[in-house]
Parts: sequence; structure tokens; C-alpha cells
Amino acid sequence: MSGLPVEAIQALSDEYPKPVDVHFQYGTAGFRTLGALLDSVLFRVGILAGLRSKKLDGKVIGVMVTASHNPEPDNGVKLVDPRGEMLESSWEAHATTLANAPDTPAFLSALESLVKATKIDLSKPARVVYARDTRPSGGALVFALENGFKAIGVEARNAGVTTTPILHYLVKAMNTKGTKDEYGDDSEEGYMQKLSGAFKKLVAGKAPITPLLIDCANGVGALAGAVLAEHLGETLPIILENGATTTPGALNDQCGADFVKTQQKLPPSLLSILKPGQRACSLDGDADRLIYFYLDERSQFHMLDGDKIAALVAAFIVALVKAAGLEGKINVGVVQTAYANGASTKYLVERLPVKCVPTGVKHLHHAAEHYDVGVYFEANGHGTVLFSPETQGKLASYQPLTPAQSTALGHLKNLVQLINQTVGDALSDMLLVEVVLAHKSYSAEEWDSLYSDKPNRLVKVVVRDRNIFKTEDAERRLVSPPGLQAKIEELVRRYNGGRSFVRPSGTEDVVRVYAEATVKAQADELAFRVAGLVYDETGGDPVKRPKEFL
Ligand SMILES: CC(=O)N[C@H]1[C@@H](OP(=O)(O)O)O[C@H](CO)[C@@H](O)[C@@H]1O
Ligand SMILES: [Mg+2]
Repeated sequence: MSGLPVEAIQALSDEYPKPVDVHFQYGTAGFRTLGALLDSVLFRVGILAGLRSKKLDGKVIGVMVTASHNPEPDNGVKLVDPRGEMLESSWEAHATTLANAPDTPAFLSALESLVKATKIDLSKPARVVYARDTRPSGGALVFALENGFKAIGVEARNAGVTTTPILHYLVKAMNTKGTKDEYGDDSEEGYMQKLSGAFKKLVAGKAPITPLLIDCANGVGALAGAVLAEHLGETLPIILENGATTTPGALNDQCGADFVKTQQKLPPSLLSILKPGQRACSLDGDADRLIYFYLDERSQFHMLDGDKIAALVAAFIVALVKAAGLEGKINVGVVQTAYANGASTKYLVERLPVKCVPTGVKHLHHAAEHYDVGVYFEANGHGTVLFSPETQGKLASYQPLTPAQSTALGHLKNLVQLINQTVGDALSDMLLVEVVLAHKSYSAEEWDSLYSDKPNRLVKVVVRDRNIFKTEDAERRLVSPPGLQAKIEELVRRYNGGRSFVRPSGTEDVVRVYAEATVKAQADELAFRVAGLVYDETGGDPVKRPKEFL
């Protein structure tokens, strides 16, 4: 026997039976499904988090209970590793195995195997910090999680109802506390002070900033946003809309970053509120995604997505590095996915190194770590800027030669404080955007004019088995089913400025088709042609063929 507290686990585990006929999978976003199905998963994740901490010598592990931009009845849970990054991938498989054990004896034996296989010393301490978003199912799920902690013996800290990025911040702050690399005070107040303090220094002496409207997706971003607004005071006047509400079903409904990005339109609740020319942004349900937008003088809606944020920010940092006299000593690079708008990629490659990686924050984050300063954003608004430890060291020891160099160096150092180094963070990214706009005296419209988005269309195709779809070249080409890629290319050639790719979703049981063309109607047509091709070539039922497919 490995020394697991079998009796304690057994007694509690019987209270959380695994629902039959449900297969759980720890995917890119952790476990995510209907909140009502997740009790057993949360209990088991409580134990898993304890074991992960023991494995890492008692370092603090984070647990976040959220389903992000999903509809309100969904919920989910993901683990955060000690530096504030996402769970190591080999443990994703362990999580899946534990969650699917059919009953308590099977669960116990899966635990025994895990402890043995990963050589966990159970006498080590276990420390975890956990939080949840505003979903109604969150309270009961946290209770199940806490029972998991109890069963294995975890020193657990409840961070309450907060954003995903704040939870990541807390994990890193707790693990670096008292060291020379202390990330910040390990409290929400510490997070607020760190961000607002850096922001105030960065905009000192700039023209007053006009009010920014924030659509909080009726979620937890409203709570953190209100605290942040107090810290910022007049330096950034904030108007919070779609705040945390108890209205059932309101979360992410007709609002939030995912709504704006996928619908490419204004949340209806802002129709009578947003004025032409005013800057606005949307957060998602756990405040780790950010999309900006504005109405022009004809009240036309314009969206500034993750690609536009990357372009704005990367160019700004490159200019600062140059102004500080660090050109050639600190290299800035950008990481995107195939979903990045072709116009953004064109804009960026003319200015700095750009890498394309498979979808999923994990891939972007790791690739960004290879640059001195790595800017990464998914088109959907999730991203951040990473300053490597060596770069931070260089900034600390560098001796500027002129006052102008000294000013630029100061800005770079403050950016390191402003930008969440653990994960994409809508509030931190929003402050970053506001800093750049203030420095460049840009309106939203001027920012938008850096480049014009190519018209594009994203379509979902329900197929018999999405596992037959295999890709290469950062998901831009299909290698399986055989022959399909050549047919897609044949279609793409017929469209002016055409680009299209097909990949299986990692979060939904669908295949996604993306298409771009010079003209919007052509982008739509190409997307629906490729969708039709994919459907027909993989045995889609002609009777159920969606009528918009061409
Ligand atoms: C086209 C798209 O937006 N895909 C999203 C979506 O992944 P899929 O694998 O495409 O389902 O969810 C991921 C997790 O939230 C996010 O990282 C990604 O950008
Ligand atoms: Mg999110």
C-alpha cells in the first residue's frame, strides 16, 4: 500500500458517485461540461491537486472553478502549476483517468497507481489555493472540491469569487513569497496595487484618458473591475456595464468577449449606451479574454480583436526597446495561431519575427517563452506578453546613456509589472492597451487603422468522427482524411485573396472551417464550400446537410 488515507477517501468518495454514461476529459480548458454533472470530478480534482502539490514538495497548486465564456449552466475546473502556468500535460492524462474511474474502489486503485507511477512521497505537505467564478453551480462544486482536500489532507486557501488570472497571480505570488523573485503580495489587493501602480507610472504626464466602457459579460470581471476602478481613480475612468447579476442565465448571454468576437457585433445591451467614437471592451465570463470595439461616426460597429491588440502592443514594445538603446540586445517576437487574421500576420511579419503554433493557449505560451519578449494573442482576445527572466535581468542591470533611454527603460520595467506574466488577463491587457493608446495619442479608430482586417468566416461542421482529422504545419494543412487538403486548395485557388483551413476542435465535438477572402461575400462562400466539401467527403448524411453549405 502506498500510504493513502484510504478510509477518509472512501467515506467521502461514496458521497460523490461518478455519473454513469458520462466520459470526462481534461482538455485544453480543463474539465468542462454541465455544472450538474461535475460533483464527482471536483471531489477527485481536490485529491489530485493535493497529490500534485505533494509531488512538487508542497509548492502551492491552484484550482479554478469556471467554464469561462460557456453558457451559465456549464461549469468546469482546471489546475494551475506553481509558476502560475497551466498544468503539465502529462498530468492531464492522470486527471482524465481519475475522473473516469467508475466507482470508489476503482478510484482508489487509480490513485494507488498514480502515486506509484509518479513516485509521490505522501508524507510531503500539500498546499492549494482555489477560487470560482460567479456561476450559480459554483458553490456546491467548491464544497465537493473542499471535501477532496479534506480526504487527502491539504492546507487549502479559499480565494473566493474571483477571476481566473487573479487566481494564477495568487499561485505565483504564494510560491515566490519571501524570495528575491517575489511576484507581488499574495492577495487580490496585492494584484490590484501592482497593476494600478504600474499603470499610473506609465501614464504619468500623458493627457487625461477619456472614459472606457467595459462589458463584463455579467460575470466575475465586474467584481474585480470595480475594485480596479477604485485603485485607478481618475487615471482611468471606467464605466462598468453588464455587471455581476443574479438574473438567471445572464452570464455570457448576448454579451462578453466571445459574443462580440463570434457575432462581430455590439452586445444589444450597449446599443443605447455606447456613443460614436467611445472606446469599449468586453471581458469573457472569467475575465481572461479581451476584445475592444467602437462605433464610428456613422454608428458602424468596428471590432479590435486579439490580433489588433498584438499588433498595437508588439509595435509599441519594439519602439521602446529601440528607444532604450537595447535594439539587438532584446528581441521581441509574436506568436499567433492559424486563426490570426491574414492582414495582422502581414502587418507583423514586416516588423518582427512571427511564429504560428497550434490552437490553445498552452502552445502560444510555450512558444512565447522562447523570445526575449514574447507577445502572444489568440484572435479571440486571450493573450499576454512574457518577459524572459534573462530579459528582466538585463532591464535591471542596464545603464542608459541618455535621459530618453532612461525614460524608455523605465517604461519597459513598468510594463513587466503591469502585464500578467502567468496567463492572459483581460484587466491587465486592458490597462496595457490603454497605456499604448495614451502614449501614442490614438483613438480607437486610429488604432484600428494600423491595418484592415481581411473579411473572414468561421463555420462549424458536425462530422461522424472528428478524430480522423489530422493536421500539420501548425494546423494549417490536413494530412488526413487523405486527399481532402488538395480539394480544399483547389477551392481556395478560385477566390481572390483566399485562405482556408480545416481542423478538429479541441473543445467541441465539431470540425472548424476558417476562410478568408478579399471580399466578405467571397469569404462566406469559400467557408461554406469548404464546409460542404468536408461534410460530403467524410460521410455526412445528405438528409441532415446544413442548407447553408455549398
Ligand atoms: C477558433 C477558436 O476560437 N478556438 C478556441 C477553442 O478551441 P477549439 O480547439 O477550436 O475548440 O477554445 C480554446 C479554449 O478556450 C481556445 O484556446 C481556442 O482559441
Ligand atoms: Mg475565459
